Amino acid sequence: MTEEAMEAEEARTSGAAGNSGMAGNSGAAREESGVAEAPPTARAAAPAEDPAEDPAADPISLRGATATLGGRPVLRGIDLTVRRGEVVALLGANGSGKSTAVRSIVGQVPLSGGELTLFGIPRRRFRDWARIGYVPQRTTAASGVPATVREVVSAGRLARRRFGPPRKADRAAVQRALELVGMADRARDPVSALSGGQHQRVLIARALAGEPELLIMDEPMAGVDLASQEILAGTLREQVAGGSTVLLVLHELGPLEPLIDRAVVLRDGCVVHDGPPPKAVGQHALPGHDHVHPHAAPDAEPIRTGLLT
Ligand SMILES: Nc1ncnc2c1ncn2[C@@H]1O[C@H](COP(=O)(O)OP(=O)(O)OP(=O)(O)O)[C@@H](O)[C@H]1O
Repeated sequence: MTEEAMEAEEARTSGAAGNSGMAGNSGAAREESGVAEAPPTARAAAPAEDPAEDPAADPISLRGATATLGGRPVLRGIDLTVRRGEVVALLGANGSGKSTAVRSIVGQVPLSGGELTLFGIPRRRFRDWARIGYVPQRTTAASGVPATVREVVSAGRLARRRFGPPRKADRAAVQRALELVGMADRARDPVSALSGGQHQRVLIARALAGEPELLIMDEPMAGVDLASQEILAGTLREQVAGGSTVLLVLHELGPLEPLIDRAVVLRDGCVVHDGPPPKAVGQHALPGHDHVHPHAAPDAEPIRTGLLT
């Protein structure tokens, strides 16, 4: 087992990675539950600055990353760099390893080999999860625990808070996040009363409430109607204008296309393209691969994504 793998295993069993206070989702332990579990305050409030940090270091640098799930190699030597202020799309067919790659970045999947640094700090030493907002692949904000939209979004602020009740700045950040995704008028509603697309907007607001420097979103547009997609694209535009760095897992660029600086395409756990976003990606792309969205209705038309084969 590599040092990275041991670190992840230790984190998994001790709850460190899962409860490290990651803005938005706060890691593995809370991915499914959404809001129910708060990170231990001591960890969330731990001093995070690394004196050795290079301010120009890339937010994400993955080198030769390998990962195995269920006995099968899923990442087979991936290099992925996301520079400050960049918006990078991670593309690829179903099962190519996109989610696994981002889950390894946020500490939910152990790497079996390779190197990962976050803001120039080796993953095993990185503690400052408040700098990273993560929106997992489509999940629900409801967790069986009654919670309002505002409460869910407030959970994304926990990593930024010190001991004690929310301060004015915390409340303002939550309100701003709600407004950014167009959910301020639903703040008092129970999340159980939301549609799928609205859930997604709430989860994105939860990540934004932490005011992360790096935003990682796994298929943020999945199952979101066109009107909501436009709202989310506008939200992202604002984040990018404010200097945020963004890594997006996408099936097609869609309304986000104008924002994307670079695309990395995975195939079978390997990088097959790293450069300008492929123009052909989309519903009318080159003939080739039929990409069926995992959450699509059984009779849904496959999306043809020529460069994603
Ligand atoms: N927990 C797991 N155990 C075993 N295999 C897994 C697990 N999670 C994912 N896999 C496998 O790893 C491979 C990559 O999955 P991953 O979810 O990373 O792909 P993806 O590119 O995000 O796909 P999609 O576009 O369908 O979301 C798939 O073959 C998948 O079946």
